[in-house]
Amino acid sequence: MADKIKDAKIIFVVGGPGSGKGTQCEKVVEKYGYTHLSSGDLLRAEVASGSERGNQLQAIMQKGELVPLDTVLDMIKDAMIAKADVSKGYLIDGYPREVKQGEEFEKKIGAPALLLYIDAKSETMVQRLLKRGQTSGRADDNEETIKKRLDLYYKATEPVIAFYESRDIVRKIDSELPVDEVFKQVSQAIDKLK
Ligand SMILES: Nc1ncnc2c1ncn2[C@H]1C[C@H](O)[C@@H](COP(=O)(O)OP(=O)(O)O)O1
Ligand SMILES: [Mg+2]
Repeated sequence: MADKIKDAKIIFVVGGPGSGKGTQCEKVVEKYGYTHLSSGDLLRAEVASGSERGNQLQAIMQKGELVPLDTVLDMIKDAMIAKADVSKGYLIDGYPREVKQGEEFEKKIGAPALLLYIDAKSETMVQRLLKRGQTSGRADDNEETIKKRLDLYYKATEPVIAFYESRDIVRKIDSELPVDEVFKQVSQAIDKLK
């Protein structure tokens, strides 16, 4: 099954909450025809669909527990296979959240060709999330939850970047700049892949 996606380029998009991952991924989809898979969006969509898996996820989330690693990974893999015939590549946005998730992804799916490290200051991320929260309808875009998400990002996700730096596939993107300036850097990194 995973053979189908073996030849497609896989890009991990890593950065703090509100750093601009989703914004940049949308632009990459437009310009390069990559498939954008946001693990958070996949989870929220599954819950909203009312499927059996969605109901299980909701039950876990309602208890305040973490969604099991395998569940998120299976959802990403299913979504990748569903797009295998039309996809030039995949943007994996918001995953891996921790080094272990990266290792499991590689075992079950494949190795990333590039890691885009979308870097913004924590004050910038907080400001952007509070602004997004005014319209996003996301339950986690509030001040208290934002702080927890940032703490978790620095503790669990930043080590992911160090882990892949040793392989020389990390490109650090300055996401303090306006969206189009950020996208120029992203484009340069992707163009080098060919
Ligand atoms: N370079 C930039 N300059 C200003 N605002 C930006 C920006 N990139 C993203 N934003 C805005 C759009 C959103 O309202 C908010 C969070 O962006 P996002 O793409 O949803 O982040 P993420 O997916 O990393 O959580 O910040
Ligand atoms: Mg996002």
